[in-house]
Amino acid sequence: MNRREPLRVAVIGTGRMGADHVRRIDRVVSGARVTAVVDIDAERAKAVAAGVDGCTAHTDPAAAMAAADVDAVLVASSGPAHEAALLTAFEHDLPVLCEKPLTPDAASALRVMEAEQALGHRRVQVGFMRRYDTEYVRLKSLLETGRLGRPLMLHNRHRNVSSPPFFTSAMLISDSVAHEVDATRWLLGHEITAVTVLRPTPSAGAPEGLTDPQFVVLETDGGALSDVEIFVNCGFGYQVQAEVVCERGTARIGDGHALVTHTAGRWGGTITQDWTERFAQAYDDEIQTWVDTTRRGEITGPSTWDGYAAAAVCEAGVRALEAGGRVEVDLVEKPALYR
Ligand SMILES: NC(=O)C1=CN([C@@H]2O[C@H](COP(=O)(O)OP(=O)(O)OC[C@H]3O[C@@H](n4cnc5c(N)ncnc54)[C@H](O)[C@@H]3O)[C@@H](O)[C@H]2O)C=CC1
Ligand SMILES: O=C1[C@@H](O)[C@H](O)[C@@H](O)[C@H](O)[C@H]1O
Repeated sequence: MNRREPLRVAVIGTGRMGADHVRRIDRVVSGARVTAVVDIDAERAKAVAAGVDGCTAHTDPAAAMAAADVDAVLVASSGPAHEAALLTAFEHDLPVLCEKPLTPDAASALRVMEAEQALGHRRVQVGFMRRYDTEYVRLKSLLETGRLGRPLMLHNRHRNVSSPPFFTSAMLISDSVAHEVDATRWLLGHEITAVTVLRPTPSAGAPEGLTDPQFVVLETDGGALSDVEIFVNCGFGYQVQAEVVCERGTARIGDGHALVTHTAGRWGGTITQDWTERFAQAYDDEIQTWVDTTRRGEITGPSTWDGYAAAAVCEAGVRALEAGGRVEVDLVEKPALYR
């Protein structure tokens, strides 16, 4: 594809992320417009479509993707619905931006990866938006200069104000730590080989029965360790921090010190409250990049392989959480399409 006209996008799933991406494509990003939205909740789809000129509402993803006025698909339905949407997009050879997770488990991610290989070319960019966050990008660029030497350890903190009612102890890993799994692989350029999950006494602020917080240790094939404090009911803010410790220095992001105020006897700032606020710039750049590359006929960014690797690591993490101990990650050989 080499489109001079705006890219015509179908957005599948009009919940929190889908509706925000529709707004972004409609009002923030250039070179694209939303021509169709899909949700199994017909009223939700209609409400979102009503706010966008020339946008139709559907309840069936396949019907929307078959429409003549769709060039590309943004999948923002719930994780278990991603596989079907991706396979349908492949049937029409449509490029896809798929929110994380690619799929919720390694077996389904592998099926998607095999289907994409059968097409013979990449079609998917996975929504690991931290790769577009200015601070993460600067950290990665610094590591690539080699000035700090070899990375030895990566310390991550990932805190949410509160978890939704449907959140399970496994989801702290599969839904939340999935981001640190990708960030670790991307920043260090290593694959993750084993996962251990430690469980402090749950916070009194966590819902009954939820193992929150958790402390996850990821081992890599480059000999580094990456640890993640995941705490999804911290109560005070949305914080994502990362500090890399190298042989000749350290570097840290996510302190949120952009604006510091000094008032009578105090100094301080504000803490972001959720991901749409903390990562607004990253989502904007992620979607703009996807639109620009797709219009040029290119696919860049986190690949189906990255989505599969994250799913396999998270699956090992959930086993480590549930059974205890250290669980090794079993990855298939990386296919040529993703090398
Ligand atoms: N990159 C990031 O930071 C974030 C990514 N996400 C991801 O975005 C996706 C959506 O999450 P949310 O918007 O928070 O969830 P949500 O629950 O608010 O929205 C999901 C929507 O998908 C619809 N849906 C479910 N099955 C469908 C199907 N088969 N076809 C069409 N629509 C269907 C639901 O009716 C709902 O409206 C998930 O994959 C989630 O992991 C969510 C939050 C942040
Ligand atoms: O992807 C996300 C959510 O699904 C997840 O539940 C949150 O913990 C993450 O911070 C957010 O970025």
